Amino acid sequence: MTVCHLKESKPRTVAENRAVPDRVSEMLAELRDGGEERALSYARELDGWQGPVVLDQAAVDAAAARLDDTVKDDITFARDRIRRFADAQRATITDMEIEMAPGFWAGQKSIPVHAAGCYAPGGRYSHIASALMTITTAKAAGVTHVTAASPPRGDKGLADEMVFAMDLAGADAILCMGGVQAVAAMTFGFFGLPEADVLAGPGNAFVAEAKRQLFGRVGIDMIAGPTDSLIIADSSADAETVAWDLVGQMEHGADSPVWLVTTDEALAEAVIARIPDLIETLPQTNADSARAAWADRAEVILCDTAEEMVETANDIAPEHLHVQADNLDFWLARLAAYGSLFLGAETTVAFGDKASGPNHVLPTSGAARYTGGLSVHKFLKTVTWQRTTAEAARPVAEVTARISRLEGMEGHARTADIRLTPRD
Ligand SMILES: NC(=O)c1ccc[n+]([C@@H]2O[C@H](COP(=O)([O-])OP(=O)(O)OC[C@H]3O[C@@H](n4cnc5c(N)ncnc54)[C@H](O)[C@@H]3O)[C@@H](O)[C@H]2O)c1
Ligand SMILES: [Zn+2]
Repeated sequence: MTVCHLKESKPRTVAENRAVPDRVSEMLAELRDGGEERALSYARELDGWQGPVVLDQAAVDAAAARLDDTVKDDITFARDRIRRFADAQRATITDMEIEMAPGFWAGQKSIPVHAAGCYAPGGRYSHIASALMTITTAKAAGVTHVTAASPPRGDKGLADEMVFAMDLAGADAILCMGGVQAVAAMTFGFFGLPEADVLAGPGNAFVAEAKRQLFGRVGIDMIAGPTDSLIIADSSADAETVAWDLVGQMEHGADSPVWLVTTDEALAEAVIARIPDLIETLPQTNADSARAAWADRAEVILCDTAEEMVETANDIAPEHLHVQADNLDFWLARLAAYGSLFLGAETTVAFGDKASGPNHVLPTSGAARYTGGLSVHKFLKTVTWQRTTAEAARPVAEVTARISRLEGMEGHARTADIRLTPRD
């Protein structure tokens, strides 16, 4: 390929940073031993929170009563779209059974987990959309008990809109707690909660590491790193729109990568020239994130052909992939590695982030090579069953006995033998 980098990102430091894993494993050990008392003391130390941790119905009702109708309508709009998509996804998953031979039946069914823990990050931004994405999807899958958790925002606890969103999405319990202590509370079942079977939702490095270390004891949706986005643009794209779409996603944080992959050098130069000005129009902390991401984590890649753009995007496997180019069906057919695909300039990644319907909890850091994002599947177990008549069992028993003996497993062979010799 003859791709050329018009702008390159800085290499990430390879020195392995053990600080977060070490800190998290120390915290989890203390939380295992110290239980909910230790969770409460971490909440005090790290988040300055001394108020109630499990919200009661009065607190949930009071939060809703304080909100404007427009806020409630908007959250309801987003929730309804996410639910419609998740319900349609659930409907594609059907149980099956097959007669392997006359009298021998086998089947497969999907069973929702009993309890899920849904984390919504809240340190920097208050991610109400993440609460909607995880809780709504768990409920659409049929999870019996969903605990939702998010860190307190200052001394007021959870934002009213966060509480409203969690409740509307169907949370059975709402925890005002963040970080490792919240992940532990949901996993170990502190505060009278059921122990989670699955943990879902994005979070900072501490949250992601806690989920990683607890995986095995509990199922997890994925290990999420910093959010990333790639735009494919041909000469039909509008430089101002492309520039804004990149800036919008760089607001996530200084470590959020973006890529522009294009066949149009003039477009690339126009976008590169425009981005610094757009960044400066954002509020200061948002601009700081975007400026740092643009300096260190952004790449502009020039390709000769559409096929090269496909290959480049498939290699990068971005979390969000936005195509602003002609012939959208060409791209839908060929692009093969992304968390979620946005086709055409009329849509944008922020639609998916907040309100359009498909889930926004997606694989980052190239994980889209091997997985998709959060879906009802993550809350369902695909299990199998079998049953047979004595007659239909005979050929299976004969083969089972012989294979077992080849393996040296005499006990297994006997369980097959006794089904071949009727006892009375
Ligand atoms: N991929 C996605 O879909 C998606 C969506 C939204 C947000 N995100 C990501 O979620 C993350 C949000 O991070 P955040 O920090 O704002 O909120 P957060 O809720 O993930 O983390 C806040 C918690 O971190 C803990 N913490 C902070 N410093 C600590 C320390 N030194 N030791 C132990 N614990 C500590 C505190 O207990 C606090 O409650 C970002 O990385 C963002 O990119 C991802
Ligand atoms: Zn985003």
